[in-house]
Amino acid sequence: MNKSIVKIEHLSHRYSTAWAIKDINLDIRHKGITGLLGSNGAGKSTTMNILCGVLNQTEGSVLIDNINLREHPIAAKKLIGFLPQNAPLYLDLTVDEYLTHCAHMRLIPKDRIKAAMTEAKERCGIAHFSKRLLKNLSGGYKQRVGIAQAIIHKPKLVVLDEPTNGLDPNQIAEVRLLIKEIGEERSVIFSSHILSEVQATCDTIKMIEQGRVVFTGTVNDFNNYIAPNSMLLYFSNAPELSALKAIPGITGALPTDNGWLRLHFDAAPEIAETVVELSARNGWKLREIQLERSSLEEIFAKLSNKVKS
Ligand SMILES: Nc1ncnc2c1ncn2[C@@H]1O[C@H](COP(=O)(O)OP(=O)(O)OP(=O)(O)O)[C@@H](O)[C@H]1O
Repeated sequence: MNKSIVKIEHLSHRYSTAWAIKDINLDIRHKGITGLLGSNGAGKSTTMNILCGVLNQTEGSVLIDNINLREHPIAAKKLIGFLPQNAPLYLDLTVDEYLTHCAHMRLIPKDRIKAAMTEAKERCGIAHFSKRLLKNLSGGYKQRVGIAQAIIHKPKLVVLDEPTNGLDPNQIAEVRLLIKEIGEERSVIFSSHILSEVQATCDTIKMIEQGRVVFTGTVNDFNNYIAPNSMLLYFSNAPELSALKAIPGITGALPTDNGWLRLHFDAAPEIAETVVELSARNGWKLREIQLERSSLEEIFAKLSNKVKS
């Protein structure tokens, strides 16, 4: 039995002659939050639109909970809630009118609609705006209504295309929290080109660049994608640089402006343990040690360049 809520195999799409995505393979679990990361134009929206049955792929297949989306679109789409990049809101409707319309579209039985709306509104913190026209809501609240329509039928999978785009920092924090709550009981996929966003919200990262998957793994795997090759040390009784350079695996030692020493190494990061041991043995009085990790931007740039090289 396939444990994935989404299984994408050899997915490719071209709008005209150029391929927007090429041979994408993804597996997404039943619970948790997956971040689809990628620069502008990388292919995130194309992938999401195909995944939600809005766009027919040129090649490849999409299974939603083992149901082939192309062969059984209605059954598969019942399992999905989708907030596209531009929320599909009717601005002249009130929140209640709009969500009632969405509930009908989602074929929720008439006697269940009120309860479904109440639950979705409470979840998204918009119950107090039930009678407000959508055009009179702030950007953050419009986005919450967009998320409410995506969860009103309690789908197993919620797909959100750049849900925090255009929001102010407070609204971003609120929407992130909401996404986290939704991800506790179902699978959420959301796209973003903002690294810190994906980092703060997701368990798993899938990164697409130029239509290809260049990374898949946990947030931790992403942060450690480039192994560190330098460390900063502060000694009270610093040794001669030559003593440090003589340690096997150390390729360089340089003082920094603020009294620290930077060691470069080509060995495993565990080389730090050797330095600590030598310091204790030789009375160098090591007070602090820090491995220097690559910034997220450096990792992003390295992964972006992977498809270009
Ligand atoms: N309707 C379309 N017709 C032709 N080309 C398109 C169309 N939609 C997207 N593309 C192209 O397909 C590629 C992938 O676009 P897509 O919108 O999927 O990327 P994205 O990662 O979502 O980008 P963004 O973050 O800017 O929304 C881009 O080169 C884009 O120009």
